[in-house]
Amino acid sequence: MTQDINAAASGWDEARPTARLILADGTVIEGRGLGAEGVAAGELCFNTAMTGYQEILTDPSYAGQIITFTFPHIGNVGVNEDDLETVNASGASGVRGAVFAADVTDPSNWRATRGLDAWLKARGIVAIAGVDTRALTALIRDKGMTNAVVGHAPDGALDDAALKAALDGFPGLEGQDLVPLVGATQRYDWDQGSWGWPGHDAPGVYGKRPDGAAKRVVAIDYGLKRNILRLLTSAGCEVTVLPATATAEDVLALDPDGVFLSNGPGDPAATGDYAVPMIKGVLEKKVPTFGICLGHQMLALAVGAKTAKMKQGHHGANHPVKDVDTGKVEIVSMNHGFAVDRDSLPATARETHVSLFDGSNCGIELTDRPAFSVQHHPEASPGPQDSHYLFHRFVELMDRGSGDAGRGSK
Ligand SMILES: NC(=O)CC[C@H](N)C(=O)O
Repeated sequence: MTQDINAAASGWDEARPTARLILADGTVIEGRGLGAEGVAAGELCFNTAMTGYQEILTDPSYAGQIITFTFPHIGNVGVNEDDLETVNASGASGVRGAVFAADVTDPSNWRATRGLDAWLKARGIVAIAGVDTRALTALIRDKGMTNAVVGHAPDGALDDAALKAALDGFPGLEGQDLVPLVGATQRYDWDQGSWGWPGHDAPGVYGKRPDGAAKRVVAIDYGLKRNILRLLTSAGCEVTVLPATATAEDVLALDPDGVFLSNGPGDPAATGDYAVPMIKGVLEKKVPTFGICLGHQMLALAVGAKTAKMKQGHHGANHPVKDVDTGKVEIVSMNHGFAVDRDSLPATARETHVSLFDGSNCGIELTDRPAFSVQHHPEASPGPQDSHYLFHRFVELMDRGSGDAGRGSK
């Protein structure tokens, strides 16, 4: 049955839909197609951020997903070369599709180099506009993230059999290791710092690593975002990125002051084959370690904890998270569909951060090793900068060197 989840003011021709979104429960939503033509199946999630659609669409953690934007006007500021989060040159983030409320109009912004429609097309992202994304989000809220398929045919010739076959063929994210789709395949070095504003009408400039002794950091790429690398650099780190398949020996051969475990897509429990032994090897040597999102989940798995699929997950840029040590609440960027089960944490790991939306675990620290990690995205991009302090906490941990187990052990 076709549901009336269509935005009235979107301007598409209801008699001639050029895109169709079908959910696993059979719900059919029609609209105007944009971006890539064809069919794409994935897990449908919603993101509540009001800005930063380009960073969201290039965040490799979204591989295998179709993103519903709850903010109604997406595309107004176009896209540019600075707001890419994907590190790999192709810009392929693995995002399958996008769902918008209002039609995407021509960009109006001094930074824009291209319109969103053409950019989505170039990246193979199939999109649909004219959807009541509030109603769709309420549906996902009630039923949980669901598998879905989106099809776009400019002539309106949408092939329901092909859509259904793609939907049936999509295995879902649970049990999926998607890191090989988006992670680096080769070692590389990174030395670009944070982007800054020189003035409202001049191009932005990237910072440099501050003068002084640099910390040598090996970053493991499960689907890294550029702003993580930039903030590590700006915090004084000399960063070498290694592929996710790097072994503990590969990492330790570079004699790092610290190891960073990145964000990334898919099910953490399915990513363990190569990741967990590497992390265990690094922890054994007491090398200071910091993890973000998938990196947080992998650190937890490496010490014997468990992760579980969430119902709607957390995808937005205004989530309140409490640092349980300081009592401070930080407003953070979130993007995850799995979470660490706090009850499964070993005695040597303590919870440091908690989501104030649903009480789920958002951070841990090991008490016998110099290692900590957070579920949220302190690099934001998009999002608030409240959690940038964590990059400095990592540097402080490296300053103390191996063997110091962090704040919780003192
Ligand atoms: N942003 C991330 O690193 C996401 C981690 C993991 N893929 C999840 O969905 O929970």
